[in-house]
Amino acid sequence: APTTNKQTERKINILNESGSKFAIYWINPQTREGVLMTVPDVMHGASFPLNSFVGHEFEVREVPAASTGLCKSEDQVCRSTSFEVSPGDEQTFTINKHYEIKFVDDKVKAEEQASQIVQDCKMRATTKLAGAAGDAAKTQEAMDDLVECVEVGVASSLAKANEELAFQASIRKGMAEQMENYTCVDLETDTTPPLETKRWRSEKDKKVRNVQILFNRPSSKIHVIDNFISQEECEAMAAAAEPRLHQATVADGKGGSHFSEHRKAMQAGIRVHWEKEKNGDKIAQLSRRVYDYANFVLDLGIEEHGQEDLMSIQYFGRGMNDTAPDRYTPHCDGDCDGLEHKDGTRMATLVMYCTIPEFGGHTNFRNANVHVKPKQGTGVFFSYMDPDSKVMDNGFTEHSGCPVYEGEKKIVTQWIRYGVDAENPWDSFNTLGVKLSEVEDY
Ligand SMILES: O=C(O)CCC(=O)C(=O)O
Ligand SMILES: [Fe+2]
Repeated sequence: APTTNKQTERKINILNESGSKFAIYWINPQTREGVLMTVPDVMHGASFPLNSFVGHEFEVREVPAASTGLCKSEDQVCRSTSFEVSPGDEQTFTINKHYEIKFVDDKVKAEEQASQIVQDCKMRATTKLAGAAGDAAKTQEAMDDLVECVEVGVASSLAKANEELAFQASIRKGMAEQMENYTCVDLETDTTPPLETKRWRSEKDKKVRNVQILFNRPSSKIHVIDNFISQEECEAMAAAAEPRLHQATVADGKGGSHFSEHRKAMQAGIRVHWEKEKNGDKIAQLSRRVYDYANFVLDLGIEEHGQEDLMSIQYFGRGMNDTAPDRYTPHCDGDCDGLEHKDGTRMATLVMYCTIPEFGGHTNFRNANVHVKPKQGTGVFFSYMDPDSKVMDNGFTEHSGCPVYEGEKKIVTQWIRYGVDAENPWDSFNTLGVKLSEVEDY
């Protein structure tokens, strides 16, 4: 079973509307004893924010008034109540004067909103129905009216929520853009702590590898896999790349390509000789492991046929004062527009670190707040398509190869496509995912 090394954190808020002071205790699950969380006590009208975890229990206890030494209930017995932190977001617990708890979270809010829309529409429909007095056509009209009313209400509240989301995303992306330069030059920055660690057992080499899950959304996953590529596999890739290394280019969107400061590195594509796989060819073995891992995570039955070549990418450091260092500025490897996947286009990447530079060359996912410090042999897998809905990532997997200042950085990258096979190889699709043979003027 996967091991989770982190409890699920939740920020909660406790509101005092009880009419008197109370204290909040955390209930230790082992001893069942209360641990006081609130010094001083929480006054009537005040709220108390708490960083807690799902499943944690709390008790709220009324505090006697200093002047009388008595509690405010009718029989003057100090009242108390308890609650448990639930999985929802934005949880607020309000304690009223009967010591009842009103619980609100994002789900409850949504339900309240929905019920409000339905109630309003129902009132209108009820009036109309009364007027219809059994007339079939008028009854139908009232029904249609009800449906339309709900539709308009739901649509407008969804539109509002989407607008808020887009606004939040634009703020977050703006902040991430500013952070990129600092994150990349901060050479002390270590790999982001994992949300979860797992193990992956390869059927081919029978090895078990540790996997750190750094980001985990349906359309956007980032994994770091220990010892993914061996020294021999790195050497085989470097040897194959050596005679064909050339300055990397970027697509210009018009079918051509050119050199760019955004992608300053040397590279060479390496064809996999699958016919040599059974003879233990290092490059074929490595490539097989890439697809096996992608299938382990995404379960899409990706095949090697029709995929892009493995890519050897090499960055050379020219010192800390280099104003145009080798690097790969923030980009998405495939589409990251939150739209549906286009047939034959990329949906996952495996970057494998072979040679680690002395300074620089980290891999940074600025929009996900995820940073990877390269380690010899480590693989970074990231996917940018929801394997169920086929909806693309919306920017979380945007990433950069930070500037390399000292030493060399050599990586092997496989860009993985979905919808390609032997008959429909990657280069038979244009960048819009349209088969070139289906384009009229091709
Ligand atoms: O150099 C890196 O760390 C990132 C490389 C990269 O973005 C890619 O190969 O697509
Ligand atoms: Fe990339």
